[in-house]
Amino acid sequence: MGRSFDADDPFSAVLAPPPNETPAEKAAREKKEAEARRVSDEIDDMLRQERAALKKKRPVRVLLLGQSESGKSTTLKNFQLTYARKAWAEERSSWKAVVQLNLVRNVNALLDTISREMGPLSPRSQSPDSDMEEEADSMPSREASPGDSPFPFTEHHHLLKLRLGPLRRIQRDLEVRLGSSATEVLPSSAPASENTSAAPFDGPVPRSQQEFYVRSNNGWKSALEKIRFLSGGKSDERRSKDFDSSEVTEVLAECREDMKALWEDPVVRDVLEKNKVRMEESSGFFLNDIDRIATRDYQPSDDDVIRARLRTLGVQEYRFVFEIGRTAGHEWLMFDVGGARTSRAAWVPYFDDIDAVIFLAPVSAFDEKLAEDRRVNRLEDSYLLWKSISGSKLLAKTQIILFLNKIDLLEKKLASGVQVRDSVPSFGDRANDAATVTKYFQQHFREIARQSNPEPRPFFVHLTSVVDTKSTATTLSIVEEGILRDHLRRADLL
Ligand SMILES: Nc1nc2c(ncn2[C@@H]2O[C@H](COP(=O)(O)OP(=O)(O)OP(=O)(O)O)[C@@H](O)[C@H]2O)c(=O)[nH]1
Ligand SMILES: [Mg+2]
Repeated sequence: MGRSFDADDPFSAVLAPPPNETPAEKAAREKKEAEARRVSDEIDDMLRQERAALKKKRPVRVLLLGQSESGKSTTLKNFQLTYARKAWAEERSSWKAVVQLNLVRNVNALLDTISREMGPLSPRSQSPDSDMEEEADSMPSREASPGDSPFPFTEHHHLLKLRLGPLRRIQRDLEVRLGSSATEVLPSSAPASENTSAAPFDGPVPRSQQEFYVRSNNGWKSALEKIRFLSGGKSDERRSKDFDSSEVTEVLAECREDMKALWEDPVVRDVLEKNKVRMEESSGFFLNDIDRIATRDYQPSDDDVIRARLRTLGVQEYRFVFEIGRTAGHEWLMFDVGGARTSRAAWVPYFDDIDAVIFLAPVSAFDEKLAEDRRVNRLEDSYLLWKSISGSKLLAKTQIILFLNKIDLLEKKLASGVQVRDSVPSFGDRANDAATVTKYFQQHFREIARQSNPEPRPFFVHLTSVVDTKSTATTLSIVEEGILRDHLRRADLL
């Protein structure tokens, strides 16, 4: 049987049968041809494997975006807790100081609130070494004189305040040790003259914001390691002279009953209610866990670590090798950013070559103002930011997943009687329940995306409470699959 010449097949040209071939010659030629094809197939196979290995080697890259306190770092922790448990378990105990600081801040915030309503101390209850003088500095100037207060404070309240005085120093020491991430953004940190915008990366970056182009490879570890070094160091020289983590634990254990008495006090609760202070909604809230945390052998639980608040500075990079799930053995590279307006200029270099963006909008914040700019409503800021991210040309081909977060807090807020229309007039007379409110907000985000996307893109949205690790694990498995699918598709295009 003659062999036809195929111009597209190089083997066909090289091995075209000579005219008048004998059967023996034909057999020899066919053997040679078969061998050449086997080698060629083998090379193809090797190339395919190499490409697959390369694809596997290239980490899945995810960028977490959203305003400050939207839950980005908490989402990242959920990824680690669900998919990289070994690294999670190794880090868990380092969070102890952060949880302790969060609790101390809660108690000091309580003391600040009641101090504004209390008269000055009676001379009888003052002690020379108390921290009251310093405490007064951090308080607003309005101090009621005795009998002025509409609340029935007693000597007991003054005594509690006095006995909890050492917590001021503990807070300060822990903040110094943990570094800037331990302190929250203050309105004064964004100068009024600077007029911060929701998406400063859309235009030229103001000089004063350029310091935020910091790239850290170890994320929150840098803060946690400072504490670990001090509490774990064996030699005394390595310990700081003015800081000892066991002293923090000791002071907290000694203050346990007083902290509880303060938090459970009916007059204190009344002051909080009248001042519309909802401690339970604040970041890093641990006042309901005093019994467990203020002990000499306290060790953080998974839940404590999830709820612990440590502000993100700059852009932090985390590498996890997933242990379970569809991407087991695969490396994920996640970028967690600081969400305050003054930090956003640093985001844009990370828009390049990203598989997916997870954008968090804390919907419970519809009646709150930005910490860095008290003139701006937090939901309004999320809308502006979402518009800018959706409209970014750099992200035009990137999958964007929206988390409408803090649904648990939204439900609590609505149940307590807060009316959405008071802060969001366009909400009108719709029913003030969580289902209607989330649907309304969701439609708004969808519409903004539709109008801003440079090219059509699916709208992926999840209603989340990322402090709930169980429901978040379910959400993340859906997200993981979607991101992976896009990642592999992109790798194929490379
Ligand atoms: N109740 C509740 N608290 C949440 C939820 N998501 C986050 N938090 C808490 O809100 C606080 C802020 O969350 P983070 O994850 O630190 O916020 P972030 O977006 O990383 O903030 P920056 O680092 O400042 O940009 C933490 O104390 C979290 O525990 C939620 O869905 N429900
Ligand atoms: Mg963060």
